[in-house]
Amino acid sequence: MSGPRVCGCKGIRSCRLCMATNAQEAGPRLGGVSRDVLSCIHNASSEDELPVESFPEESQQLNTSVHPEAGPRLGWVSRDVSSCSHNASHKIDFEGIVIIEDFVSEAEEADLDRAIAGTHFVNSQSGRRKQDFGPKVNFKKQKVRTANFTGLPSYSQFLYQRMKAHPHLSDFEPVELCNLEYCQSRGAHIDPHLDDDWLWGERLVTLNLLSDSVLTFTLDSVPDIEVRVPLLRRSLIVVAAAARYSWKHSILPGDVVGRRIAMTFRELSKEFRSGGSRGQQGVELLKLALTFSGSAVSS
Ligand SMILES: O=C(O)CCC(=O)C(=O)O
Ligand SMILES: [Fe+2]
Repeated sequence: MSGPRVCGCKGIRSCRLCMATNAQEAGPRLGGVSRDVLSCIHNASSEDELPVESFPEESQQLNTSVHPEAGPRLGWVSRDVSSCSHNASHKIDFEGIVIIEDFVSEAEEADLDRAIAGTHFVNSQSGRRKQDFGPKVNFKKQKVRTANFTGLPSYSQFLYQRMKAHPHLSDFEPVELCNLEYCQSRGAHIDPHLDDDWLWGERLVTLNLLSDSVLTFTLDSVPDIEVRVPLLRRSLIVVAAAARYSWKHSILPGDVVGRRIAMTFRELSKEFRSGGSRGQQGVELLKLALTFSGSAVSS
């Protein structure tokens, strides 16, 4: 691909708007995911998606739990693949997912959609559009600028308060909100990646709005395993521990059906917290963030 693009993609990234040939027409894979199914693909290339019921009892050993208040076993996660006949040599460590179903009501979802629509989106990579409420960061040069940051948006304040009431998030202090919009018509997706861990702390907290999707976790060292975590509409997902630091995550183009908005909140790393070498800057960022008087920072 050469010349200027009509979308936000750069380099090797692509979406439906900028691709000459559309290799993403494989169609949705979302159908295989339901509320009580652990979806584990043993061979990523063969679409060999097996519901948990089809594994023998002993292979359903999960080492990650969904918080009891989060409702039925849905959104976790993993099992000990060493006992699985498909691939006896793999032992995977996948932990760190918490899912809270129905974190917002349908009416609240509609209100959030309206509030978000009131702010301008900018084109981002791979067909996504985004709105950022956070400091401007140059991750390569490790520079953080607070100049244009005016805080998290007012419509997110009730979400923050609700998070604080949850045992897993009682000490969660977000300093950034990134709203990502994915539209099927744009082939929107996000390629496998690890989130930054210099500025951002352990917990990545995402509220999923408008449609169901799937977060796919992969390890570069074990290419034939995927862990597929359902992202149900109106649920909140927390990604931490090995799921955050060892596994890459992605949203496959086939897992975007219609339109989806992901509201991702991020907390500060240890370096930016009290006692860390950049603790003072962290205090300032947090103070700004929690004014809840922010408008989006254009990038
Ligand atoms: O859309 C999502 O749920 C994931 C977004 C993501 O991974 C990111 O913004 O880094
Ligand atoms: Fe991410």
